[in-house]
Amino acid sequence: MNQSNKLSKTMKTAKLITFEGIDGAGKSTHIPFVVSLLETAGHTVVSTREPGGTELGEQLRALLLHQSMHLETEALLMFAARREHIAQVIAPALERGDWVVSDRFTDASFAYQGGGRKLALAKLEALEKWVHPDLQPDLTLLFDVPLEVARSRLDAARDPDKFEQEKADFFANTRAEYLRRAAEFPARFRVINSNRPIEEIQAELSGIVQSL
Ligand SMILES: Nc1ncnc2c1ncn2[C@@H]1O[C@H](COP(=O)(O)OP(=O)(O)O)[C@@H](O)[C@H]1O
Ligand SMILES: Cc1cn([C@H]2C[C@H](O)[C@@H](COP(=O)(O)OP(=O)(O)O)O2)c(=O)[nH]c1=O
Repeated sequence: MNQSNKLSKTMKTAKLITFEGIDGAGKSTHIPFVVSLLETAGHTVVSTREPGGTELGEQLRALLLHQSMHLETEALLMFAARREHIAQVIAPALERGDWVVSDRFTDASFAYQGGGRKLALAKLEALEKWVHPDLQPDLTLLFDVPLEVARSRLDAARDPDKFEQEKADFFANTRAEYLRRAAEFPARFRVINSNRPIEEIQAELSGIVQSL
């Protein structure tokens, strides 16, 4: 949690860490590793994901990943799932003093719906202000790879969902918006070069987690 005078003392010690990147960048591969580092350091960790993380959110995820819909419907459902996720999972965990690791959060809406699909960023900013005016990640790990590397990893790994079937220019715009946000919010973003052996990435992640 960042600076909100409404936050309790416990909440200030707990942290929200988000993982971001285009599909196939490798972020999900590293979540269990970071969670175990945090647990070894003595934290209780809630590991969750978006869209999803709640019963309702997982139902919305199934729609979002497989059903075509109007761009604004997609953005609204992402934030509806997020509202539920914050109410049921993220805020209570931080309130207890637990750390939260989320596989994607609002930066993904800016990158995919804003960058990829070209929804006006002002609309996403309005939704962000509505849904979580006082909450921002403490740390956002952005896993960055060239598009062709991400694509070849995906092709080898799984059947594509709705987003993963998008063309190269969609992911070029998604990646560009992620990198633009990383430059806009340098205090919380760390850009990880994910086009390296997993062990090298883990060594960098260990250093980052230690510095928390
Ligand atoms: N650094 C890496 N080098 C090679 N392959 C990787 C690397 N990181 C992840 N992968 C592989 O790429 C695929 C996609 O990784 P995943 O973590 O699911 O990506 P994301 O969650 O970013 O979509 C998986 O098969 C994974 O094993
Ligand atoms: C959270 C979020 C995700 N997404 C997209 C990005 C991904 O393509 C997709 C699902 O997330 P992802 O974490 O990539 O799931 P998986 O690795 O299991 O495929 O949802 C958005 O478009 N906007 C959002 O706000």
